[in-house]
Amino acid sequence: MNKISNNDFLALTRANEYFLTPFSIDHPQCDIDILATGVIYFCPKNIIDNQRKKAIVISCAIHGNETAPIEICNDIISDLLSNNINLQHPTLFIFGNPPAINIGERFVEENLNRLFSGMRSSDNNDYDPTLNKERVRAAELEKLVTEFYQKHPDAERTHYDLHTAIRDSAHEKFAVYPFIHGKPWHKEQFEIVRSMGVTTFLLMQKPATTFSYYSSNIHGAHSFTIELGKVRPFGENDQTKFAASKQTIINLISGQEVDIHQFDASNYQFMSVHKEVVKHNDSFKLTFSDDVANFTAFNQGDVFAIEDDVEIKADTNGEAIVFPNANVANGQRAMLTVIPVNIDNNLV
Ligand SMILES: O=C(O)CCC(=O)N[C@@H](CCC(=O)O)C(=O)O
Ligand SMILES: [Zn+2]
Repeated sequence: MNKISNNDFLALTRANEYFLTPFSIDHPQCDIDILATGVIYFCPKNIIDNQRKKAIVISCAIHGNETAPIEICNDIISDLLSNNINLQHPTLFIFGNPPAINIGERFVEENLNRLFSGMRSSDNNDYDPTLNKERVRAAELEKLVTEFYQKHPDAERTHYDLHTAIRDSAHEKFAVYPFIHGKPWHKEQFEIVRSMGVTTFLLMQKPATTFSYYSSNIHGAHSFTIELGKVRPFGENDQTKFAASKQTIINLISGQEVDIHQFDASNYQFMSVHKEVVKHNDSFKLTFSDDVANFTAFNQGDVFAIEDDVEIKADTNGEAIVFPNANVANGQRAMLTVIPVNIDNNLV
């Protein structure tokens, strides 16, 4: 019989940063399989027949230095292993980038959250999936997520990819709703994410190479990138700020539903992505300092960034910045700008 020492899956993951031989754990209520390093699958032995079936993916540490979500997931995994949570839905927990956790950095060689589907699609012939370990890991995670959803073909698919942001934010918590190709946005999902303490949503307008777009687009999952606060080292996260998010995840996996009738658009800030600013070369620079927070609004004509002496300006009053970062690799997104949007006519 295999066990995880102290029910500490994070410690096991960190001690085996690139590889762990799969194994199973005996448990009175659940089937538990460690599928790869950082990836653990729980399935209730008895799924109640009349219960709505969901297959839930909870991922974190796609960026290694975003520690608060890692602590949340490790606590929940520990409670599941010690049979303190009454699991009702098959759930896959993922620590995305263990080597990056170990060095306390966003990534080792390449940003893992730019390596999903699009980067590997047939129209990207230059993509070498073996170039570095992050590319190999992206492919491994895609395979494990695919197998997980296939194991539960009649379940509703969901994926909550938990992050923390580099900058302060005018909205401390916020979520990215990946591009859903004109399909309606889901009130119930908004309510689930709101119960995590998130009321601000960025509605993406085009495909991306992120994990959440991958599970949304390839697997039809209700999928979100969720920013729960600011990046801090292990031990420096104020747990009270994450209590609602953690409790929501516990409620989700233990079958407690949100009340969709509570949905009221006035509880939310919906933002549409207006610009995706891509850095093309090393001349790219932002015009504002590192302490300017996400969602700071600019006025029409204000300059956000300069590249090759070309100014990138706000088109409209109130255009706000999200994820500005001049240190990204050339060819990658260096900033989004967002504007408020009304989505009443495309909701279910
Ligand atoms: O604070 C930042 O600049 C980045 C925080 C972060 O990692 N955000 C995700 C968002 C992914 C998405 O667009 O769905 C990322 O940049 O990968
Ligand atoms: Zn992140």
